[in-house]
Amino acid sequence: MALSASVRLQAGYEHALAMLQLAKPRVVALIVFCAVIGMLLSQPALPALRRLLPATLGIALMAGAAAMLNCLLEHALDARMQRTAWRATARGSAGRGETLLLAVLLGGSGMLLLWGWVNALTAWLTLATLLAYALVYTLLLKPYTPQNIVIGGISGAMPPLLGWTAMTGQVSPHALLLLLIIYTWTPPHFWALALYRRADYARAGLPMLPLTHGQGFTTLSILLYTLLLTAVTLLPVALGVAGWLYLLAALALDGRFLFLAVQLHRQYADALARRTFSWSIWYLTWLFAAMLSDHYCLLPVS
Ligand code: HEM
Ligand SMILES: CC(C)=CCC/C(C)=C/CC/C(C)=C/COP(=O)(O)OP(=O)(O)O
Repeated sequence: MALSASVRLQAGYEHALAMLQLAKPRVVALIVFCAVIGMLLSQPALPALRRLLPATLGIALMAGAAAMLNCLLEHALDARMQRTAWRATARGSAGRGETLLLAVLLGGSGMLLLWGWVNALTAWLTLATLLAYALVYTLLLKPYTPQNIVIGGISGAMPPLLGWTAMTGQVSPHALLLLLIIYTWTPPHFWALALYRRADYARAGLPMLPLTHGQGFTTLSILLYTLLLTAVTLLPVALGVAGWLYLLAALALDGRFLFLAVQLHRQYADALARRTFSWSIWYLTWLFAAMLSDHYCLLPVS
């Protein structure tokens, strides 16, 4: 009797963990990190916790709900790809009703938090971001065009702007600059993965750039977007909103990204594409961390 109770408890715990994985916690962690940096950059001093906490939790809950809806809507495609076949929605261990209910609960509580404790503008913009990713990107872009992430990337790029509006109640050019950085970062981030996972995407019948336009065109596109990203990441210095600390970090991070992109284009190997994808994640983390450090000890580049 006691044994069966503990087995049931263990199974319940494993199921809860599998449901949590549907919220793509690692991706959401970086999304929330960028949103929090947007919040901190919008103020000269540390914002009050009573504003920072509901904003952070609200954005995290809605991003998790968006990811969960994506897993629900793509369960059949995910089942065909090695990388995603383990997801509870793909395996069938998560019921559709259960997943939808959880996504609505998470998204609904996030919306309530933002609406009640932050501001209406942030609540609406976060809802629009959720719908843009979960519906427009997942259903209308991803299955039909290799430019899916170039258009859909806008939703992934929104978090720092959401953080900014959460603290200020308005959109500012500085916040749009942060959005532009993630927006130009997204194609190299995703296409590097799409290259070494192209067999997966072929099995799922998704029109990703390496399949529709080939490896050479994709690596060239990665290189061009990385060059564009380098230019965009130098804009905060040119516009006087970031100083020496950020400039040095951006040059070092961009340098490594460009080095990998050039190597990838000249001598393609799956291992190099994997390294480029992995670097893209470290790149964004360090770039935003550098922006924040620079904000608190601004040494202007005059
Ligand atoms: C539409 C835009 C985006 C697309 C299509 C995309 C695509 C992907 C894919 C397919 C993976 C899965 C890799 C795997 O399973 O091994 C991934 C991983 C990841 N992405 Fe993105 N991504 C996008 C935007 C973003 C944004 C905006 C962020 C954060 C600001 C982000 C952060 C991450 C992180 C941290 C991982 C690693 C997750 C892990 O290790 O489990 N991505 N991305
Ligand atoms: C604040 C807020 C509401 C944000 C929502 C935006 C959001 C969750 C963006 C995530 C980007 C992402 C994981 C794309 C991969 O999707 P994919 O479907 O191509 O990846 P997959 O094949 O792993 O499912």
